[in-house]
Amino acid sequence: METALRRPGDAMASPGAGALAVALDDVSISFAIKGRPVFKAVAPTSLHVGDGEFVAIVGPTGCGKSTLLNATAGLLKPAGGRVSIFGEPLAGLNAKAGYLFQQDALMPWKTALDNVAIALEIGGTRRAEALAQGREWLGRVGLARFTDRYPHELSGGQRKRVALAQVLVRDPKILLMDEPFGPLDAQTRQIMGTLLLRLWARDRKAVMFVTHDLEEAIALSDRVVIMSAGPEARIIGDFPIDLARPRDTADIRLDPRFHQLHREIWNQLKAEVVKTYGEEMP
Ligand SMILES: Nc1ncnc2c1ncn2[C@@H]1O[C@H](COP(=O)(O)OP(=O)(O)OP(=O)(O)O)[C@@H](O)[C@H]1O
Repeated sequence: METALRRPGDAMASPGAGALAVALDDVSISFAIKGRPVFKAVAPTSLHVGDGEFVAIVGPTGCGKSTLLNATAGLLKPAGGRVSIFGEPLAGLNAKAGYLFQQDALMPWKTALDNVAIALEIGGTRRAEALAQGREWLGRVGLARFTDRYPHELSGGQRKRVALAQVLVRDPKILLMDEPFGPLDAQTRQIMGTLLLRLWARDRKAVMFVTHDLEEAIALSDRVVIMSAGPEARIIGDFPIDLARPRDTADIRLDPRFHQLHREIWNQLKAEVVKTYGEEMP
């Protein structure tokens, strides 16, 4: 099936249609490595994410998904093109975004509560207020009874919940998530996905969610975009996900429409994965 690439200025099909939270226009990213030719990781490519829209980015390993996210976070300066956040050109770090990586950044010497509260304290919030909000957020992620635990006393899924609370307590308008549930087992990933959707539904932040797991991408998002194999990767597919919300990320996988979407998207994604792995692919 042919997919129409959403181009700058196109109407967004999301609930939060209208305002653009993130606009990457003709963005290209290169890495200069000493003694080697410049590596052109991302060719000029465009991606728009509406305010309140949940967009998943999938693509073969090493294609440039994290690189695109890093450019949106302001951690990387593109070689060309424009990054705009809520209509303003991005200069320096993206202060409107919260970032959740595959490896959480919890401080091992601090309790779950202190790990969440510190995210506010470094922004100038007074300790009593930061602790109160930290408690509230740990409750929202189902850890009300674990506030005094240290990270090594928590399971992988529980640590991930603390990390999620640590990001959300700051109320960022944009969530940048880079394979956040990657290290978790399949069952815990689905539980985390459902939790994320429940929290997201409260105030619908714009989300860019990088994953190598197409099922996870479809279960969570409003749109799935596909990146081509690198180098000079770009976005080559853009699929609206018209599954009803609210969703349970486990149950939704049994929906016939889910399977239809999976087939359509995999058809295009597979060609890129094959390019990356060449003849190793079955
Ligand atoms: N700091 C860097 N210096 C040089 N090359 C880099 C750097 N960061 C990334 N790259 C290269 O850019 C390309 C894209 O990397 P990136 O991490 O964005 O891929 P990805 O799609 O997120 O991969 P994965 O799915 O395996 O996590 C890769 O070829 C990688 O080797």
